[in-house]
Amino acid sequence: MPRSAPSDPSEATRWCLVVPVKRLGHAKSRLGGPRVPPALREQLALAFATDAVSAALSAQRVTAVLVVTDDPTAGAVLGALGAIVVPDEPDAGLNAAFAFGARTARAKLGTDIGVAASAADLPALRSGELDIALGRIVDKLHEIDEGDITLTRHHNKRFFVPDAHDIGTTMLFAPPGVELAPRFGGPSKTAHSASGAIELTGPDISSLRRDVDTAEDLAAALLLGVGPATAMVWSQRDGSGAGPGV
Ligand SMILES: Nc1nc2c(ncn2[C@@H]2O[C@H](COP(=O)(O)OP(=O)(O)OP(=O)(O)O)[C@@H](O)[C@H]2O)c(=O)[nH]1
Ligand SMILES: C=C(OP(=O)(O)O)C(=O)O
Repeated sequence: MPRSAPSDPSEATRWCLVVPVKRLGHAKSRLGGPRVPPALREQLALAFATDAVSAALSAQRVTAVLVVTDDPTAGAVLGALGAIVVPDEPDAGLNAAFAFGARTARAKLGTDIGVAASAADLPALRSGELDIALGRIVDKLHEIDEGDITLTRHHNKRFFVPDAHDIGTTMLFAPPGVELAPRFGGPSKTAHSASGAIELTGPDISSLRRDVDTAEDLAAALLLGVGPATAMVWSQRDGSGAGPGV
């Protein structure tokens, strides 16, 4: 194979996507408001996770999706899709849930698996774009190993995708043998960059960046195109007392 040829999914790294899901009753509080009453907010939180997990399970490069949740409904729904579901044993916030999920994925699936930490609130996630990002990482790792890219002392072999606002992070990738060391929360783009992770971005992976925290984010995701679960909850929202528009 030529040194810089795009990687082939059949010979590349196996990946497990780790997706923490908060108890639905406490999730997506910033989405709440006149247009999104509590019952709808919970339905949307579950629908976002359903669409994100479904898209991830359809990606060619994804071997498994591991959901970390203490929510029985989310666990049942996402487990029925084919995700491995484990309880949030640390119960100590998002980064603890990610780190625990990464350890559990490698204990269950083998230490040679790459771990991709992903937010659950990605209703527009497209499997093809996730494959593009995972393929790009494998290509970059080849280039690093072959000396085509030289990492600065600051960098390590972790990769991250900043959110659509360019402030937070939606995904963090730790290839086989690399510790996840998640630094999600608040302005985590800067935190992940400062921790030596390499940024991945570009118009061909925009669905990975479109997380939904607020009504404005939801409007943007609807424009980009959400998955079937979110589309159904949103189209039937009048039954839950919400008005038109976001
Ligand atoms: N298992 C687990 N998941 C979490 C935890 N905190 C956040 N998450 C999940 O991590 C992702 C990103 O979290 P946020 O965007 O902060 O989501 P959120 O807390 O539901 O939203 P807000 O209430 O608006 O802050 C979402 O998929 C959440 O479900 C946690 O303590 N445990
Ligand atoms: C947790 C994060 O995001 P948010 O809470 O804004 O979804 C983050 O971007 O690190």
